[in-house]
Amino acid sequence: MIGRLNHVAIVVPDLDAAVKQYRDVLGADVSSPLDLPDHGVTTVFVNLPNTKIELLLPFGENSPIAKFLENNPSGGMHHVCYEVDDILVARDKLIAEGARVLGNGEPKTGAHGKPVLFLHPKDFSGTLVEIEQV
Ligand SMILES: CC[C@@H](C(=O)O)C(=O)SCCNC(=O)CCNC(=O)[C@H](O)C(C)(C)COP(=O)(O)OP(=O)(O)OC[C@H]1O[C@@H](n2cnc3c(N)ncnc32)[C@H](O)[C@@H]1OP(=O)(O)O
Ligand SMILES: [Co+2]
Repeated sequence: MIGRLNHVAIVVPDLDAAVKQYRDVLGADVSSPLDLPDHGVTTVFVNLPNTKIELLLPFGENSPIAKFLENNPSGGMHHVCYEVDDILVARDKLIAEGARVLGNGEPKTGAHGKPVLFLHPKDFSGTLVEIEQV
């Protein structure tokens, strides 16, 4: 059901510092920051030849990543995102298999303008999983 690894997300305490590391130290192609109020995050994408790194900073008062940053003040790996062909088919299969879909279960538009859903980390070996329809 899952296809390519779309991105690995890293929560960071200082987005400017993280951008400088990836762009100036690691020499990567880095996007401009984008505020996504619907998701409670600011994102920067690091474009690698075979996948992307999503750098995340909390945005607004009810960010879903605020507690993660409190628990991991230096930042850390937050989620992996796999591509799927049909997100509703994938969601229904995952629910039938007993996985918990986060939020209200309806896809939201993600950072790439495509539908995304999140799966509870306790159901996937302690790893928060995002699926994105491509
Ligand atoms: C930009 C849009 C989009 C894209 O297109 O790429 C994004 O990526 S947006 C990214 C941010 N959005 C989300 O993360 C949405 C889904 N996340 C959530 O709903 C919550 O973050 C959460 C996963 C339910 C966690 O909620 P939280 O309030 O932070 O913590 P809890 O106390 O409820 O956590 C329960 C349990 O799970 C552990 N946990 C929390 N986050 C993670 C994580 N990222 N990876 C692994 N484990 C995680 C947490 O430690 C708790 O464990 P216990 O203490 O053992 O109970
Ligand atoms: Co993501």
